[in-house]
Amino acid sequence: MYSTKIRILNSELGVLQKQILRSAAVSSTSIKVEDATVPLKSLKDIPGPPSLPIIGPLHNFLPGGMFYNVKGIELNKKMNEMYGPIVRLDSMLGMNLIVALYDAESTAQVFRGENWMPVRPGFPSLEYYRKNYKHRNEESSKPTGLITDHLEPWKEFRSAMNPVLMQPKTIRLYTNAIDQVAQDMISRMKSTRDENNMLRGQFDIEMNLWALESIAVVALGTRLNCFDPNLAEDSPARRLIHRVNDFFNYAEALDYKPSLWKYISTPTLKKAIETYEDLENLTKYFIQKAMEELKKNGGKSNDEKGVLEKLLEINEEFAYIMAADMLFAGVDTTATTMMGTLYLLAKNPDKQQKLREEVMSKSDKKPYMRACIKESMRLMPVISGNFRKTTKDYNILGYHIPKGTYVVSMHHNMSLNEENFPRATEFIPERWIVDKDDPLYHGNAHPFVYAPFGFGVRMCIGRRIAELEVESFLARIVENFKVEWFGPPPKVVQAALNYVRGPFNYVFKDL
Ligand code: HEM
Repeated sequence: MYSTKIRILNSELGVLQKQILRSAAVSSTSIKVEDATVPLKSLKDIPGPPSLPIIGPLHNFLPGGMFYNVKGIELNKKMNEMYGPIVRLDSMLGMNLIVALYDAESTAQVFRGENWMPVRPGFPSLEYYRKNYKHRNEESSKPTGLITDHLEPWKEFRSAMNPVLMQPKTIRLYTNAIDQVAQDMISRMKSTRDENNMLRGQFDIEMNLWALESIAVVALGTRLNCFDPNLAEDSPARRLIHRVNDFFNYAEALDYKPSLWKYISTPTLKKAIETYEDLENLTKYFIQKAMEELKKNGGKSNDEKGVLEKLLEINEEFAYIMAADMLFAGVDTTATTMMGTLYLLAKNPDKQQKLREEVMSKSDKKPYMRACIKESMRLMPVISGNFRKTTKDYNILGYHIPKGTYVVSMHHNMSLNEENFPRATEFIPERWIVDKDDPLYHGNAHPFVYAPFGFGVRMCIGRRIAELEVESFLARIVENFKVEWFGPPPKVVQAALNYVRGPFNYVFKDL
């Protein structure tokens, strides 16, 4: 029985390349503000919820406020309906002012304009730890990782990582290992079902354990044995599981809620730093163990070398950093995608059966599987909006967006808009595979309305791994169970990610 709650921060290469090429081919659409033919309106003129001194628009979200208790996708929908395609959310209690875009063409303008060296605001407390605490006596240009670096250091690091993590051949090496994790998870699910065919453990924790076990195979080159109920409390694997959990809770408390840690060293900051440090040490411990194994089994050809081996060849320090980022970004994301996909398939038994037939056919190509995952990420994406901090000025819909503004593209809202996807709120995987002349054809939508893995050169580097994990597990699930759901839909809470918080009314019946 696991008492931990793991909270961590997901087709093809052709599509990815097309996106990168498309963005590279289009020159920056930023504008010299002084060149605008009509005077631009200012940031302050952008419509948005009214603001008060110091607390900003906070009162709108408190009891009596117009957005009180309106959350997640409903909140974004309401803001879009009230204020239009561009909305300003003023700074609240020291947090940054945000410009939200609900318009695909405006998104294209900013995201293409920023695609050379995009800055994505992320997790300031982790950034503080990595840049100011851990490296306080070292040169500030030293890379700290994809999640926390920006501009040149990010570019240097990402350029070194891309050939390893985005290389289909390398990721394919994990097919069997990831499938073995999926099979072990199926055994666990079978043995922990109750008399109603529901899992005894809390479902989100179960999915996080599966995701952690899967990503550890790639990041640390080892099985953590997360599914072993006898795993000792003080074992490094158990400690890693706990730390990954704590890590996300602290990052959430420090980065997504008003907090004084930027001004004084709060008790939460101290505990977070302890966690970040411990997590880093545990990551190193596993990698060093893997290095010893690799030395023993040396002599592999380049084609046989996995992610960790290739990262270690580049630079040992890079391998530690990247492994930590994979653990950080690769657990909740895949777990949440899995929960959403299972819910949608349970609610659409005909689609589930179609997927099962494809899986049972044992065909190498699985277009329906991919379509189901894409459609699930359209309806229930892990992240509703993609962020950039602008590195230049823009003219967006007649407003001057100055350099340094936090802009978020609300792709989830755009994906649920009938103008972009017909029958937008229905789960129709077919839209991803039908011909161009079919009205449902996904390609009729503007390319910037659907971006669950982000965009361009800063797009999710774990995408291929995530797809492999989700496809493998989903195949094993539909092969073994008929998935059903009862009662109201699960609650989705928007924080750093869109967490599925239950109720977890999944039923897994034997076929
Ligand atoms: C279905 C699962 C996942 C989803 C939906 C997802 C989504 C995203 C998104 C939206 C971004 C931001 C991209 C942007 O700013 O344009 C991102 C970045 C990132 N993701 Fe994922 N992700 C997933 C799984 C993973 C996995 C398994 C890993 C582990 C390798 C991972 C590692 C990362 C990293 C390191 C970044 C930062 C990349 C950079 O800034 O260069 N993600 N992800």
